[in-house]
Amino acid sequence: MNLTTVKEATTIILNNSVNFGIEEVDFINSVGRVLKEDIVADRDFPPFNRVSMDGIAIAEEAFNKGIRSFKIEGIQAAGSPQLTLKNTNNCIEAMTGAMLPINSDVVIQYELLEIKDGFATVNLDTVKSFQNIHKKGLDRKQNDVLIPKNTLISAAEIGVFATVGKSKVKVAKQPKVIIVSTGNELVEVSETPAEYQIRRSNVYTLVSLLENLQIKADTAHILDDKKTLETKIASFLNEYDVLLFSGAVSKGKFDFIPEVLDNLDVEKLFHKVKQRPGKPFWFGKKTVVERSRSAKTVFAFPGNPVSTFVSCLKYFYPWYNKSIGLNFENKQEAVLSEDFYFKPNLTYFLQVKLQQENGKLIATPIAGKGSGDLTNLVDSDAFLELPDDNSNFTKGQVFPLLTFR
Ligand SMILES: Nc1nc2c(c(=O)[nH]1)N[C@H]1C(S)=C(S)[C@@H](COP(=O)(O)OP(=O)(O)OC[C@H]3O[C@@H](n4cnc5c(N)ncnc54)[C@H](O)[C@@H]3O)O[C@H]1N2
Ligand code: MOO
Ligand SMILES: [Mg+2]
Repeated sequence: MNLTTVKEATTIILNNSVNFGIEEVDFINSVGRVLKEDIVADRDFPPFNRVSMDGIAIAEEAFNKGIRSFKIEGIQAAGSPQLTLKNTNNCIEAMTGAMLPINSDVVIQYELLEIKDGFATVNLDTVKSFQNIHKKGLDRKQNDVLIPKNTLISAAEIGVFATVGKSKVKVAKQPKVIIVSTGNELVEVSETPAEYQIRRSNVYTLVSLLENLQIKADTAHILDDKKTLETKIASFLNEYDVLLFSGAVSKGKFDFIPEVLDNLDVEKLFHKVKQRPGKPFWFGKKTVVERSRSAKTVFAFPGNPVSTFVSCLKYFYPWYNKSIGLNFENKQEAVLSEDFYFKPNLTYFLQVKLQQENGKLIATPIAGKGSGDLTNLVDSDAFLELPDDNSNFTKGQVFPLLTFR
């Protein structure tokens, strides 16, 4: 059987990204979201010639004439309207953050002054025009684009929103996501499993992986019953933009997900990828007739916990980034720390521990007991993506990396 390669799967997934539109949020709640408008300077930055050292403001001309003792005319504080130096042989005490007084063009800091009897005296040979003055418009000019749209918002952007008075910002709308586990063997976290049962863990792993993307997903669990699956998934397809499944996509007698999705007219875009773990991964979409609504996207990850985990990182993350307009390409790489052998003709996502050495990321394999071994993930930091066209991977070779810490 012809499996879809990892590269083909990635291309198909990226070609099926979905635009979820735009919403407005309070700027303070926008970290981690993607900006959907240009943020423009409402005034020059700085907006006035800003004194940048506490001291005195003088006219350079007076200094050049040989004056070294300046009569103090007043104090220019930050937060006060601009004063005028009336006699240009005098000075005004001026504070950091204040407007530079009219007729002055040099600021000398207090450390270089002696103040006595209303006079400030300096013992300097030279001064420079506009020294200790942060000139109006030096950083940015009014109407300059300070932050272009499609920027991922961090604390740096929050400060700029605040400074230009953007209390609300337009951001990419989040899709409505539901994460669904299936399986009669699964019980809730709070329950004590019988001998033949386990607790449902994949759902919570996925919830956390999506929280990294600021997505608050709903969750559900469905037993291995075709009718129930059909009814519930039909309603989820109505209500949600994205459905993430874990389990029931392989060859088992109770692996109903592909069949049920097919019955519900979800178009299969591929099933089974040339990779380990995660080979039985199923991906599809349902086109929606109403024009106002976008397509429904279904990621049905294989049930083994490491398969679900790595497939979400490898496929859901870039699909989501593309959907919200983030031109994010994962360029992370690491150096393999020891020889590694993997025979099957599949892309192998090797669990690794990372270390920095001489500015490089070194990846050491952390052998687990296969894709059912979720405990091994806690000893790892990332997956190293070993290509399917080779079996012998040698120490020192560099490979793409999917990190999760
Ligand atoms: N005859 C074949 N058998 C299997 C194949 C195959 O190609 N031929 N592929 C294997 C691979 S690879 C994987 S991965 C799994 C995928 O299985 P499913 O997607 O069908 O998932 P399930 O059968 O429902 O469960 C597999 C395994 O994972 C556990 N599981 C499922 N959901 C959860 C959850 N939410 N939390 C924790 N653990 C979960 C489940 O109990 C099973 O142990 O199939 C292989 N078989
Ligand atoms: O794809 Mo499965 O995830 O190898 O165990
Ligand atoms: Mg199965």
